[in-house]
Amino acid sequence: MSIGMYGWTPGEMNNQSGRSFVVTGANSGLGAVTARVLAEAGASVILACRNTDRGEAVADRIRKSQPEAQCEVRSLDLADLSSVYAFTNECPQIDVLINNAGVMAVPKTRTKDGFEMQLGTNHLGHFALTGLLLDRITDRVVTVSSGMHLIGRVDLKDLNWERRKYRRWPAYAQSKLANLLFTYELQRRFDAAGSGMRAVAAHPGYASTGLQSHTGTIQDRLMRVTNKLLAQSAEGGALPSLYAATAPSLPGGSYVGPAGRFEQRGSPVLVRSNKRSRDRTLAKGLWEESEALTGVAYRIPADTGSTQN
Ligand SMILES: NC(=O)c1ccc[n+]([C@@H]2O[C@H](COP(=O)([O-])OP(=O)(O)OC[C@H]3O[C@@H](n4cnc5c(N)ncnc54)[C@H](O)[C@@H]3O)[C@@H](O)[C@H]2O)c1
Repeated sequence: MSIGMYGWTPGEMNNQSGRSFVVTGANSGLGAVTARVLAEAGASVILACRNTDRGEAVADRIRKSQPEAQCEVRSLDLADLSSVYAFTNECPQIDVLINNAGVMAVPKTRTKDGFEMQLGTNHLGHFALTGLLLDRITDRVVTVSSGMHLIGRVDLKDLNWERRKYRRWPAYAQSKLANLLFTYELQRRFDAAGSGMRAVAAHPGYASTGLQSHTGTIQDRLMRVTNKLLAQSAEGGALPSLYAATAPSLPGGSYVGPAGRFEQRGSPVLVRSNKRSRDRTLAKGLWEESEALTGVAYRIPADTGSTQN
């Protein structure tokens, strides 16, 4: 594994025995690496996967490298709220939820509940999942955003691209900006409720994964070439998520990304997101719309202490 070349390594992570995690989208890419590294560090990990066969293949590989690993695959389709409900109904108490799953720049399609696919999967599915699990999370919620939030605009009057002409990259950017608005608003709500919980965000920089292979358009084929030339491995890309999920004294509301700004890789450090992501009015509006669209009303538990390890 090539992780050692990136500075901070999971070897510096505290032993995660006794800690439990849910990782969404753990059947490939960054999520599969995140689940594996956490399980190797002794954590108990639920791989929340739309494709459970692929999830089982990842879990088998983890068990092969670490026979004592505690990992379990459960079905979760973020593009279907009934699946989110079914998952949360069966989910035990956990320390950390990692909202990692995502789709990027897909053609215009809708989730089972009629949401635009990228907003529906990347933001609304995770919004519902987090809200329904909140009273069973003891430490923190990590949400994976992207440098693409920089070009994102959240249109509260047309979140689901019903009035605007659909454009797949702006739709991805909107969903990734929503991930950050959600994280910062969740932290404000934790603070207001006197909760010790933390909401943090991470972005991987640029990593070669299955994310860039959706439609077979020229753009996607070009990305396959740039992946080979410029992207880091999924191991490198998972470092910010791993750090965000395990660093004991990481403050709530943090955004973690790779140190190298230009080369989009390197040791995980605190990074700044743009001004729009910190717009409190926009965040509140998105929160209210998200509650209305998903039907999930948040109740922030006041007294959950953060279980630092
Ligand atoms: N790879 C990069 O360069 C990069 C850059 C910035 C941000 N990200 C973010 O990293 C995260 C992980 O992406 P990745 O690069 O590992 O790509 P990936 O395609 O390998 O992984 C995405 C995962 O999400 C899962 N997923 C998609 N739709 C789902 C649904 N409806 N329900 C449940 N799971 C679903 C997929 O099955 C897959 O396991 C995403 O949130 C992505 O936006 C990646």
